[in-house]
Amino acid sequence: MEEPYAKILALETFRVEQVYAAPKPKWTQLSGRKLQNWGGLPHPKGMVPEKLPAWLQSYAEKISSLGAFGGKLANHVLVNEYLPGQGIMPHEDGPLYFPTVTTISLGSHTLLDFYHPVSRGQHADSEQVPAPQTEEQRHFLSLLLEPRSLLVLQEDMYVRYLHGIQPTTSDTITEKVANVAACSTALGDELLRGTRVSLTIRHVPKVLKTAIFLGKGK
Ligand SMILES: O=C(O)CCC(=O)C(=O)O
Ligand SMILES: [Fe+2]
Repeated sequence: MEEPYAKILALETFRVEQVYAAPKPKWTQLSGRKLQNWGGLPHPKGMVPEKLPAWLQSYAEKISSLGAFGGKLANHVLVNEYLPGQGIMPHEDGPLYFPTVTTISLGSHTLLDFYHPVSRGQHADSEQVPAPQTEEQRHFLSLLLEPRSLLVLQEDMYVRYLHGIQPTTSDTITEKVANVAACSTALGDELLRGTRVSLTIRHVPKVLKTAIFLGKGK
């Protein structure tokens, strides 16, 4: 298998308490989990940008300075809170954020699972039309995201595969976990999930000028 383009870096000091302590949190609810949207609402026609709060701006700048966004500055952050047993369905991040997604994990670890898309690829060497694939059959790789890690996801891992998080309360480290050697865990370990807060930090290239919509005064 080709090596997926996923880099994981460590952040020494960032703790989940800093997210909860941030002023003016605007939590909303989606499929059970809580989330905060910062930077504006991404839209195919363009995002009306909103200034990031200073504590998020500093991380956006740090990650951007690693070159994660090809010299551009991250302008959008999604904060997700997952209680044990909560996850996110397999999905693609789509064109609005292409070509890079970066994620800081705080609090609990999680397993980020990668899936072949339903319709193509996974049975290229079979003469038969494959039977409908179960989610488990399409799941080919996971990454263990440890607290205070930064995941940088690009290329095939962004455009070809789906990613998701199982709604479970514990994770078993199997041979599908591709980065186990770089983690403080071993094959066969079972890790109990706690509450995880993730910050998905991205660059939305299509941005509109606020003045068009807001007009003057008031
Ligand atoms: O919480 C995570 O690590 C994944 C979040 C995610 O996939 C998304 O917001 O698109
Ligand atoms: Fe995603």
